[in-house]
Amino acid sequence: MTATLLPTSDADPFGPEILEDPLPFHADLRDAGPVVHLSRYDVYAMGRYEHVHAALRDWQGFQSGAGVGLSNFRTEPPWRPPSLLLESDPPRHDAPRRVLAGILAPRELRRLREGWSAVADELVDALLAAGDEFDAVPALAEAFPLRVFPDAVGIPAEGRENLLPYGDFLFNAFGPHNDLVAAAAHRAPELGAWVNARCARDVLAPDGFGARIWAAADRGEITAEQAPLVVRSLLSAGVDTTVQALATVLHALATHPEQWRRLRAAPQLARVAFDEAIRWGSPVQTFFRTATTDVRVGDTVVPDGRKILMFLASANHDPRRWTDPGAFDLSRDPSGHLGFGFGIHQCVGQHVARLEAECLLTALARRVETIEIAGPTRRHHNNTMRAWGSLPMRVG
Ligand code: HEM
Ligand SMILES: O=C(O)c1ccc(-c2ccccn2)cc1
Repeated sequence: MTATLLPTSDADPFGPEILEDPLPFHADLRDAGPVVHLSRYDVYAMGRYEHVHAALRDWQGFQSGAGVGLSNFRTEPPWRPPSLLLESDPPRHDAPRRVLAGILAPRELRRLREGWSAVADELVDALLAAGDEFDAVPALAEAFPLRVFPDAVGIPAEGRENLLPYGDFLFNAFGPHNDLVAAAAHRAPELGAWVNARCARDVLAPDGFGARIWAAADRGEITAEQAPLVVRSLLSAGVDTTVQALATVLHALATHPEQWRRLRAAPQLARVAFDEAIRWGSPVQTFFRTATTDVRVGDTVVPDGRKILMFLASANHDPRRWTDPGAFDLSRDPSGHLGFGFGIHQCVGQHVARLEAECLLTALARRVETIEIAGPTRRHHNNTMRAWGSLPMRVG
């Protein structure tokens, strides 16, 4: 067999230049080959749809149990007790996943639709009553999830402002210990303690997702020790992600007037618009797996124990898989995008996120004729998420 040279790069995908605009790096990564060695972190990167998709399917070869960040739990202690879903492999992963998938299933969410729509309508009406210009990040992308999701989980009202900084730290911590992590590390213990305290049975409202997780423990589907960690999964993964996905779809619609007109003409396109925005903008950009043996990718063998960095955002723009990937187009079928991951760990909360998006986008599409960017936009850098810090918007 001919020994092929493994392409290597000294680029820093967690540095400010690439975090600000990752697209050129993604194109270089895809062009260089199926796997590229990133010398700066000594990890193996994948940018093409075919290989990211295959690695996500192959949970035996590419495990989550050693962590889905740069840190390798085989050699380093995790900063918090590992997630029973995200950072577990079968069989440990199976029961917690089954419990959460049951609680977050589309049919279970139907009871929330009317209330969430009413909150979205009120929020948009109040915003429009205050004027036609606002920053869509705090006013819509953050405000709506924070109005509906903590109540759906059933946590108490006070302290909810901790959820965003906790998520921001968590998603930074999947990357290297760079300035983004260092700047917030001092708050991690306090934020972690606040979140952990909200997973205890006695603080959770009787009819929320949290109480239903504890009820599953009462039925013996998971243990009482596992229940608080499964609640923690909701508080960890369920806020920052939807905030930034909503910001992404609002930015996409405000910068593509013809797509906004299509949505207004057919508000039932809200779900397609959301998934196409997640493909196009990929709020979750990357995460890792760990090789459980010498795994072959293309002509390369990734040695046992090494970390593989998967660029979901690059796979979602791979011209080998998508026609005109750079276009935000509601006539495209975005299914198969990797923005929610794929395989046994594929986002268990995706239906919650889609319901939030459907409620907010429908409320907006019914009330405003035009939306546009009304000033300089600003990115918020994070090691895992492609996030907006500010989206000045004008509605007409
Ligand atoms: C648009 C918003 C969201 C995006 C883009 C997103 C993205 C993702 C991705 C890419 C994964 C796969 C991680 C991996 O394979 O290692 C994932 C897993 C997960 N997500 Fe989401 N997520 C979103 C919203 C949510 C919400 C609202 C919840 C909770 C209600 C949630 C809970 C989870 C959990 C618990 C996992 C781990 C699943 C498992 O390992 O079996 N996510 N998410
Ligand atoms: O179970 C948890 O605590 C948890 C679950 C999922 C995530 C996550 C990680 C990368 C991309 C999207 N979501 C984080 C935390």
